[in-house]
Amino acid sequence: MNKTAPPSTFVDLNELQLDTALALVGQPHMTLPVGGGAGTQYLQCLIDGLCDLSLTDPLTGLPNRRYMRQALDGEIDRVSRSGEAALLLMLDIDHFKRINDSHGHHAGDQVLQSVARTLQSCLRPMDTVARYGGEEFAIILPACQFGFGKVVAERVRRAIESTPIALSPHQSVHVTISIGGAFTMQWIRSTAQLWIERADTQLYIAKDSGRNCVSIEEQPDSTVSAEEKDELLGMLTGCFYNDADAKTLSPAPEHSTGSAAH
Ligand SMILES: Nc1nc2c(ncn2[C@@H]2O[C@H](COP(=O)(O)OP(=O)(O)OP(=O)(O)O)[C@@H](O)[C@H]2O)c(=O)[nH]1
Repeated sequence: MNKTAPPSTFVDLNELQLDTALALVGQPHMTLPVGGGAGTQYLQCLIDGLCDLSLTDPLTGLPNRRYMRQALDGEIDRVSRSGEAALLLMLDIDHFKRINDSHGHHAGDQVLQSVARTLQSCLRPMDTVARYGGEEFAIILPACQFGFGKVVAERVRRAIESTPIALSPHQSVHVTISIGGAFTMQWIRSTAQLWIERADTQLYIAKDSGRNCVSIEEQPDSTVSAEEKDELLGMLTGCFYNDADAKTLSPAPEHSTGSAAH
């Protein structure tokens, strides 16, 4: 389908391509293939299809970087409300350029597709695997305990290392990945950008350490103990109840939970 001749007939939405969808939407007086409610439904499906396309990496079928940014924002929101830890892993295939150089670009694509499948197969349904760009992937693991981060990342690393990738009936290759990880800052509103940068820093450390290994950031010192939470909540409650006209705040107690209240 070329861009200058927009399609005028019904397009199978399972076959929808970005160019086709844009051409359809771009028609000034677009006549829908079916009338009435069915027409509206078709238009809605078209819009949904476009949204899917804009959030999906065409090579691997994984969510793309744009989707991941949205998912990260959502996760930061959830963690800042619940205080539950979440882990972001950034993964990069080691020496991927050599695959392209020695086996060709098509083989490189096959490797990316295989890595995507392996990543999906070794994670929970609630986790998000995305292709972040080139040969870099990202995994968001909600509700992941601090002590468990390294275990999960190692499991992922081993899964990739041990999975042969068939390039043809007679030839297969193995690849390895380096992984960097960072947990969300609990009880602190952060940004997706900062979270990615922290995980990326760990990825560089893993690459520098010889590749095919994992580096997870030390647990950030932002956790709030049960006692601190009680004090914090008590302090806030005291403020509102002690201050009848709600114009001045009570002084903070000497054992202030400054770090927790950021
Ligand atoms: N086949 C294929 N190659 C890609 C794609 N996207 C990026 N690349 C290639 O990925 C390679 C990345 O190479 P580098 O950034 O040097 O990284 P590397 O060789 O993996 O080395 P390290 O990351 O340092 O271990 C480049 O050759 C890109 O052309 C793609 O969609 N398909």
